[in-house]
Amino acid sequence: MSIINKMSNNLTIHLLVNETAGNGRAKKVLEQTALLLVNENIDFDIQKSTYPGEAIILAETYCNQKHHKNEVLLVIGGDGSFNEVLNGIKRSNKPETPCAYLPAGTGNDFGRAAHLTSNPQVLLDHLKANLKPSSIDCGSFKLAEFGKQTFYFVNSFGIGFDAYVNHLSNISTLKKMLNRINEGKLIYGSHILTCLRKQDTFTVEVECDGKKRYYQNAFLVTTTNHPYLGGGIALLPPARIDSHKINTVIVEKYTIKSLIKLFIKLLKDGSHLECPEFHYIEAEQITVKTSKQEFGQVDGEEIKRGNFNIDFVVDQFDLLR
Ligand SMILES: Nc1ncnc2c1ncn2[C@@H]1O[C@H](COP(=O)(O)OP(=O)(O)OP(=O)(O)O)[C@@H](O)[C@H]1O
Repeated sequence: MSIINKMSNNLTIHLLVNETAGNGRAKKVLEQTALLLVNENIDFDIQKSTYPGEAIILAETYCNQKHHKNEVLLVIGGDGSFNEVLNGIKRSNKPETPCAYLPAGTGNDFGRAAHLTSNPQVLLDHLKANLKPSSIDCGSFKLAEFGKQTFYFVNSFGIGFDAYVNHLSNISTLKKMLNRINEGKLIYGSHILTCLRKQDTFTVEVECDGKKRYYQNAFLVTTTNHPYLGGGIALLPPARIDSHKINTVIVEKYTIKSLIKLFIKLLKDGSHLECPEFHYIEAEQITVKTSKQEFGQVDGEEIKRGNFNIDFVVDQFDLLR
């Protein structure tokens, strides 16, 4: 769907929106943004994704068209939508095309890590003042079963516990109901408790810089671009979004008691980093192989359960903020 508002100004904003993100929050942010753009006489148009995955195609098509230097692709949605747009940009003939992002999802971990504003007026003022993009890290990966195709993530690729929590949250109708009254975190908490009990352990091989490491009791294996997971949980506080490195975090389960202690520390003060079950490897390139069928998630979107064999490489994209 495309709505065009043609006015005279140097800046042109192409809004790419998932109105379903954030349980309707993105729709409100779109309305606020469109009103601001009308009031400020800025040219804009709106494209709305109408089904999961469409933002990939919309972003790719946008990038393959000719644009002048004052045209801005501005994404309104959650991190899943932003992930789709990044994948569309990277697949296009102009993978260096910059974009801007107004986080309007439920978790918004990328916005938190990149210190993005969620205020349309603040972002618009920045864009009017400066269209110089920042180079921001993202993760890229290849899955053995998908051949040569490269995919990208802005937050993380998780295997095991976090992907299981994500799976339960996605299928939970109660979450959808509670989200509407902003109590989705309650049900998220109950899924965490369920998965702490039910997630099994598995063996993982992590290879980087020519060295292989094995973890026999892996419970969570998350390759991340920054500290946050699950809407603000600081899994890896030292990770930086501009380090030009990615991190693979491995949490092992020795006993349920020691695991719960680790999670309390994680939620309390970040001292979980000192627990013997907590490991992380920072590098430009990391290969992860798992031994059993496990749940997987990429930027909060579930992927097919499997034995994973993944090559991760850090990459960058241009963000206007
Ligand atoms: N019109 C649509 N109807 C249903 N789903 C859509 C539509 N457009 C996009 N989607 C899908 O919705 C998924 C979830 O959206 P998104 O992640 O942006 O919001 P969120 O889950 O509320 O936020 P966050 O990931 O920050 O928690 C996206 O991955 C996308 O595939």
